Parts: sequence; C-alpha cells; structure tokens
Amino acid sequence: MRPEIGVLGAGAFGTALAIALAQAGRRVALWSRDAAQVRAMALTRENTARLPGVDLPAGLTPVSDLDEAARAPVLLLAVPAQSLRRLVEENAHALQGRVLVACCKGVELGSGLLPTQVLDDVMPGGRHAVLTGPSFAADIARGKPTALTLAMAGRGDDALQEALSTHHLRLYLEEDVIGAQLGGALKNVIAIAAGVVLGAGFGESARAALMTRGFAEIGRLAEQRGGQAATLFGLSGFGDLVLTCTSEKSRNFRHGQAIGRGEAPDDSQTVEGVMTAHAIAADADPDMLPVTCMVSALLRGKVGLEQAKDLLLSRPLRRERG
Ligand SMILES: NC(=O)c1ccc[n+]([C@@H]2O[C@H](COP(=O)([O-])OP(=O)(O)OC[C@H]3O[C@@H](n4cnc5c(N)ncnc54)[C@H](O)[C@@H]3O)[C@@H](O)[C@H]2O)c1
Ligand SMILES: O=P(O)(O)OC[C@H](O)CO
Repeated sequence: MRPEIGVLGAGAFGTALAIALAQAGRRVALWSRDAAQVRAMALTRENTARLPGVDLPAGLTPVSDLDEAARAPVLLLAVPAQSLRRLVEENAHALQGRVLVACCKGVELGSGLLPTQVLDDVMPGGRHAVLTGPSFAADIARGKPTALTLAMAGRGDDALQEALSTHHLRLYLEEDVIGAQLGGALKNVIAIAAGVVLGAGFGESARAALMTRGFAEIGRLAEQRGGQAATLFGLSGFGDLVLTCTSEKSRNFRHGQAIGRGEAPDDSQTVEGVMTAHAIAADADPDMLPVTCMVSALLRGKVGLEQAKDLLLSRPLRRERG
C-alpha cells in the first residue's frame, strides 16, 4: 500500500519521527541508504544503531529503495544539514511534486544557506517546509509530550500540520522560515559554548550569560537575514536553546563539554553546531556575533580556552539592548 509519509534518513531523528507517526496510525516508509541497516530493522523491528530500545510499530516499513518511500506525498528529510543538498540532488526525480519537510538544523558550509533555502535552490518552485524545535529523538520515539514548529512561507498548511501532529507530538505553524531555522541552527553553536564553559569550570552563571547574549545575537542575525527577532521567542528559538544548553543528552552540549574538559570529543556523533559555527563565522562581523565567532575560532584551534574567555570579557562595555 502507498505510504502516507516517507522519511528519508534512518538516523535517530528520522527513526523517532517515523515511529511517532506510525504509532499514531499513519503508514510510514523509513528509507536508509544502508541496505544492511534496513534488513536489520526489518528483522529485529528496532534501529539498534541509532535509536536502540524502541520497537518499530507495525505501520512503519523500513525500505532500501528510495523510490518506494518517495511514493508518499509528504517526505521528511532527516539527514544532517551538510548532507541535505546531496540527498536532494541525487534523488531530484523521485522528489518532484512532493511536499518536502527539512528536519535538520544547520547552515550549509560555503553557501551559508538554511535547509529550506537549499531545497529551494535545488528544486525551485516546490512546496518546502522545516520541522524544528526542542526535541530529543528518544523522547519523541517513546511518546513523551513534545511541541515543535512547522515553518513554511505563506499562511501555512493546516493539512500538513494535521498530518504530522499526533496526540503527543504537537506542531505549531510559523511563517518566518528564516527566523525559525536560524534559531534551530544557532542554538547548537551556543550549546557548544555552554558545554565548554561548564566543562572548563567557568560556572553556571557564565552559561546563563552565554545563553542570553547568544540569544541576542541570534535575533540580530535573524533580522539581518530577513527574519524576525520575535520568532526567536518561540519553540524554534528560546525553546530549543534552553533544551540544548541545559541537557547532557544534547550532542552539541557534550561536544563543548569535552572540549572544556580538555578531552577529545566523540567524532562519531552528528554535531551540527560545528559546521554551522564555521558557516556563519566565515563572513560575520565579530562585534555582531561574538559568541558564534569565538566558538568557530576555538573549534579551529585559533584561540585557546582561557584566551577565548579573556577576549570575550575584554570587549568594550555596551548597552544590553540594541
Ligand atoms: N537526534 C535528535 O535528538 C534530533 C532532534 C531534533 C533534530 N535533529 C536534527 O536531525 C538531523 C539529523 O540528526 P540525527 O540525530 O538523525 O543524526 P544521526 O547521526 O543519528 O543520523 C543521520 C543519518 O543521516 C544519514 N545520512 C547522512 N548523509 C546522508 C546522505 N547524503 N544520504 C542519505 N542519508 C544520509 C546517515 O547515514 C544517518 O543515518 C540533524 O540536523 C539534527 O540536528 C536531531
Ligand atoms: O543532540 P543535539 O545537540 O543535536 O540536539 C538535539 C535536538 O536538536 C534538540 O532539540
């Protein structure tokens, strides 16, 4: 039978969304480029590699043929932001005419584009949205209550909102696609910074300062790029910043924590904030985005921890707003 929703990318987030939607009665096809992973999921009814301990419901079909998943009218693209362009370019024929929902948080290195802008670039004229906001895959998969932002240009699509919402997964519509995506992308950078300060022992007050000043700089960037700072007060901004900067379940936070402790971060994990920091810092004014630029410099080894702290603290004093 034709799937109602296709999920492309069987990582932690794609699998969690597929589980939640299938649990709510939707027919879902979950595609992975790794045929062995698909066979294992079909056999064990579990994604042991990315989301162990949660059963795949009956309505979820793992598939290794992308065309099979792409028979669905709505496709969730759940790959890292730096992989999105390749996925869409390589499969443009199958994706034609589908509603494409980017489920990644990041800024593309080189182009500086946000996920829906990458989609617009590769498939101009298509219907493109982004699903973002505070959520850990394990929470969604286990049916814990979660609220997310479904951002798309124009008045939004009630039918799409309905199709992707469940009793436990509550979606809110948002028109400001730029603001929503910058909130989701930049909170990862600030979460790395938050992890660094706690890992280094700089203290919880320093983390609160970084979160607040980081939030201010995301707002400035949103306005510069044609979004609205007010969008940042929603789930995609404030909500996700709080979650990611305060939980050791966050890969971005843990990445920063390891650096702060002087340990090697776990490179096997998807840590979106690293590339996003570099993508934004590449052409940023450090006076406008001091935290993001400092995170990029620290990750590239251009400054050390103590030096990064001193450089941030020795900037000229300024007004809090404006
Ligand atoms: N894990 C979470 O809790 C969570 C929550 C919300 C949002 N997200 C976002 O979801 C996105 C994906 O994260 P994740 O946690 O699922 O990562 P993950 O590392 O668990 O999985 C990424 C998956 O993408 C696949 N992939 C990578 N490049 C691909 C390509 N070119 N073609 C096909 N498949 C490809 C990988 O094989 C892997 O299965 C990120 O942008 C992340 O910020 C994750
Ligand atoms: O594990 P992280 O740091 O990628 O965070 C996961 C989600 O984005 C939290 O909303």
